[in-house]
Amino acid sequence: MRATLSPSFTSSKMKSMFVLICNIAEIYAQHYVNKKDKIIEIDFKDILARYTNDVIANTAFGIQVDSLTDRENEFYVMGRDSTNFSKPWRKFTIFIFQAFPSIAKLLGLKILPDKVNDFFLNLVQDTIRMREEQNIKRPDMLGLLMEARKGQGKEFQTEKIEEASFAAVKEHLEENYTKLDLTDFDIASQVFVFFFAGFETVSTAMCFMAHELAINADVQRRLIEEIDENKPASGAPSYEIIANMEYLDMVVSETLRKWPINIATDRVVTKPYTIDPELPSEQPLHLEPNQNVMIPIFAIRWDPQNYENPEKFDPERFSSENRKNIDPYIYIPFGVGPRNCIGSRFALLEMKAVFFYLLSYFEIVPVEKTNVPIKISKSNITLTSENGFPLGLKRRNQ
Ligand code: HEM
Repeated sequence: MRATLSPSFTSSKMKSMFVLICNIAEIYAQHYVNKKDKIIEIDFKDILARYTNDVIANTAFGIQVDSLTDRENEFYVMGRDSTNFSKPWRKFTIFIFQAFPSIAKLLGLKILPDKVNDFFLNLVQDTIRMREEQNIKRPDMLGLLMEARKGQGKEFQTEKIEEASFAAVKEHLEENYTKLDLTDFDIASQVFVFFFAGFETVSTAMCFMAHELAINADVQRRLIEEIDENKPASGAPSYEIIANMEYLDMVVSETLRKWPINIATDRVVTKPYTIDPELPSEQPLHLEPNQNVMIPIFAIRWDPQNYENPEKFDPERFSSENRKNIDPYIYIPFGVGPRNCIGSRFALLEMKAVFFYLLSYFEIVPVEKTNVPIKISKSNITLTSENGFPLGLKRRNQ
């Protein structure tokens, strides 16, 4: 399945999806351009969650929603519910799935309520039926999976990926593409994986970036300069323009370094292995098959042995001179190896597009309610702030 989904994120697919993403980013920026307030105070978590929602609806499910104006549209409400990880029962079931997967299966535990499952399944089934009847082909993830079950879509497999961001992980595309025996339910589940894996992660990462820009005025100023230098005289920026903006890439890379939304990842041991001690005080660590090994991404990033002054937001760590000194196993914003994040390129473009548009018109500024330093939520299983991300948008040149 993974080999079949990976072509969603090759350069040509990304370029088609980038056009869809830019349209949405522009709508969001324009929405605030029309407001009269000198400083527009907003919870960035709210607007960036809506933006991420609309991007996924469009590029994964192939439907258009405008969650800024139609604030309680069903797609947004269902999506918000499915990715709310602060509910105690949900946290508990996720823990059981992770720690004791066979018990979770035996008990028939479900992470999501039936009404959410049914909503997304019906939506996908209806869209598939409509596309089949009207012979519609669209460059989104649903379209790709529909092609995969007909044994089409393999041509994307051989396409080379142009790496447009330092943080993007390597993808292995050349093997194992197969015609998949997919039911509508399988397709709905896969499209939903994109929602589940890509909603909270991207929207929260963008919130942290907005917060860092607000409190690091010099970084924001330099980024705005780069945006102004690259802004086309008319129309949307091209994929290539965004991909070649070095400082934007440095700021995004540092955001993902300082604020790893997935604070840890894990692997199951498949064969016995011993980690030898490095210090005289340490013992060898024997790993046995089926044991679960946690990789503490957050702790690795905030360890001063790995990053000098780790609490400092410093995009210079990722300048072209400095990035070659970064050990990829200490950075791992999207994990590592054959089970790394499938959506890294997509996430990076989504982040870059919205900041390109917002900072074309506004500066992001701290407001009275902005927490400095951020208070990290203790009740969420992913990294986020306790009190949202209250910040201001101030029209530039005022
Ligand atoms: C800033 C945003 C994101 C971050 C920080 C992030 C981070 C991660 C990390 C750390 C992993 C675990 C990798 C490993 O253990 O090696 C992962 C897995 C995954 N991510 Fe992301 N992710 C992001 C956005 C997305 C998006 C937008 C999508 C889909 C469109 C996505 C889909 C997935 C999937 C499907 C997996 C599981 C891969 C597998 O098990 O084969 N992620 N992500």
